Amino acid sequence: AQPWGYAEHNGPEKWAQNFPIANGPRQSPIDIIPAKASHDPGLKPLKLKYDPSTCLDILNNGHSFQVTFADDTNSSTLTDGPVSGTYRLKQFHLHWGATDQRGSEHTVAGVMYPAELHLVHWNTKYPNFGEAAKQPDGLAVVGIFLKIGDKNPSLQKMLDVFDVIRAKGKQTSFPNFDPSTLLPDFLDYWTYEGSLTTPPLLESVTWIVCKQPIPVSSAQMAKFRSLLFSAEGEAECCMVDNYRPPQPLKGRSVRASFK
Ligand SMILES: NS(=O)(=O)c1ccc(C(=O)NCc2c(F)c(F)c(F)c(F)c2F)cc1
Ligand SMILES: [Zn+2]
Repeated sequence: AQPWGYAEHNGPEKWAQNFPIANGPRQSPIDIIPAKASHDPGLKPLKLKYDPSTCLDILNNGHSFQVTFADDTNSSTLTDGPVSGTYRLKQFHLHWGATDQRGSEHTVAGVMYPAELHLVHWNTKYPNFGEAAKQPDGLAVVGIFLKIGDKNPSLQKMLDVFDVIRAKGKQTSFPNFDPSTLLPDFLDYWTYEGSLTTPPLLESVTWIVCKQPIPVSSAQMAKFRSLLFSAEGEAECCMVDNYRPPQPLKGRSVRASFK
């Protein structure tokens, strides 16, 4: 089967051919309509505890760049918020557009941001990420919108190694990066039950989408677009528009942690 991607021939409109769950009841992303989200006073503040020493490497996996963490201990975790138990940070990655007018996966009352960061965590009640990914409460992903503004020194640390991971399959060590430097000042969030936004589109994700975006400069966005979907030796194909559009809500409720 042809591998999935974001092009006309293998993009989001074609994924259902190999992954029928693409038309399932709890697919992601969605359009978040703030007026329709219900404030849940029972929701706790998000508790994110990240240890930079667990940061391992940065990889171009042909769909995005991904920063991967050692997840053999509870050094970098998500607790509280909408979840019970302890979820371990596995990786974070980004989705972005070909222009500053698009690129995020979730939208807010139809508004697209130029990019969206995903911090991926798995429930430690399961033995590992792969097993957790098959469970309805297995994963928790924190989504953070990027908005054009000041240059972001934390994002710059990744951009500074992009020339080494320009092609699909390239990776390099990326020690001591602190992902808490990527978090907005306030962790107000919307939450709903959803899925992975790329194949295999497993319906195992508790989504936690932060209301407050973080800044990125237009020049930095341009540099994200210099990565390639293609491997060395293949026809060069710029990594842009690596986002899935919003999917039907199908009766799900979206809760807000704030009034
Ligand atoms: N955009 S997002 O919703 O935040 C998202 C997060 C993680 C993954 C992922 O890990 N894929 C590979 C992958 C799987 F999809 C598995 F189901 C699995 F078991 C793996 F081990 C694995 F690496 C895909 C999408
Ligand atoms: Zn993602």
